[in-house]
Amino acid sequence: MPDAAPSPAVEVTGLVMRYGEKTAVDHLDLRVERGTITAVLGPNGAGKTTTLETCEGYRAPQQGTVRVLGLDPQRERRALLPRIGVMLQDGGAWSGVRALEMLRHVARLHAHPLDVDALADRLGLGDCGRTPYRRLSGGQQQRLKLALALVGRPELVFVDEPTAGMDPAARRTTWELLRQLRTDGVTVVLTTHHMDEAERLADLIHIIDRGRVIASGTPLQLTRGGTSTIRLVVTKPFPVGAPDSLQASLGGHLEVTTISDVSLLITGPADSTTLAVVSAWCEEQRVLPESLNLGQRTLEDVFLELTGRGLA
Ligand SMILES: Nc1ncnc2c1ncn2[C@@H]1O[C@H](COP(=O)(O)OP(=O)(O)OP(=O)(O)O)[C@@H](O)[C@H]1O
Repeated sequence: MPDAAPSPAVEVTGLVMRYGEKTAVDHLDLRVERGTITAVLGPNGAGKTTTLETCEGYRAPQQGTVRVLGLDPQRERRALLPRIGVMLQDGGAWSGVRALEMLRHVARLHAHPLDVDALADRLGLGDCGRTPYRRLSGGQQQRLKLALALVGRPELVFVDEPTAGMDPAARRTTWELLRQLRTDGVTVVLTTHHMDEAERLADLIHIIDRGRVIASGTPLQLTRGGTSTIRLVVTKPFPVGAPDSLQASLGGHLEVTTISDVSLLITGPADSTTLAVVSAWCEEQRVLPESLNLGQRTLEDVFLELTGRGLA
């Protein structure tokens, strides 16, 4: 008989988490397949950190179930911990310890750690190995936190905004490292506010807003394979009824979304004729375009359409 399919790396079902009156996570379902890079995106306060902290075993689910590598992160924490790596956003408790000492210490806690020097070199930490954590630059601290999450050879790693504060070269190295992990069969769960990072790295993206997953798919599925968009930004607020009037001028095959009182997004099969229609409409409405751009629909556009808010 064939082996039963392995459980997903992460399976969250009907998770509810509240802080007092505030519902941070609202019946959230989320599944991460093994061996993938999965990005969890959402505006500030969407519930990403709360969800991931529950998967990491730092918080008990108030309602619903969470399974990580088939285990309950609360009841089976001891079995799970050596198999996962967690890159947290803050690492203040370590402030006086030198970078390499810290890495060696964490390596010793694991049965089969990676080679510390090779990992430090790979992440460009060789030169600052003797520097105390608090004296490292923001980007160096990020690299060290990533190294700490990886040194125990986890099967699954949670990385929270891994490239925040990194310079472009360090970002690229980090992306390569995360791709290499996937090649080695490691599952990566990533949160990021950088859309290009999610688009380049992730096999699957889950967009969370107000404690729920509101869209899931590959980057291509979410951007509908490069549908066009036009972004219109004007110098003063649109007159009342402007989106409806523009929609009428454009016809039903294009969709007008209000981003702010000076900014609209037009999605669909847009081309240079569409630009001419928008431009003529601006003249008719006596609004002056500050910018009018035709481009491919990006994840950020998807985000704005879905949440009406930016990502940062
Ligand atoms: N310890 C806490 N006490 C009270 N409210 C909290 C606490 N932690 C989070 N919240 C609230 O729960 C909601 C979800 O927060 P969470 O940190 O999970 O969001 P997030 O998506 O990770 O946001 P960000 O992108 O800003 O990190 C927010 O409204 C936040 O203010």
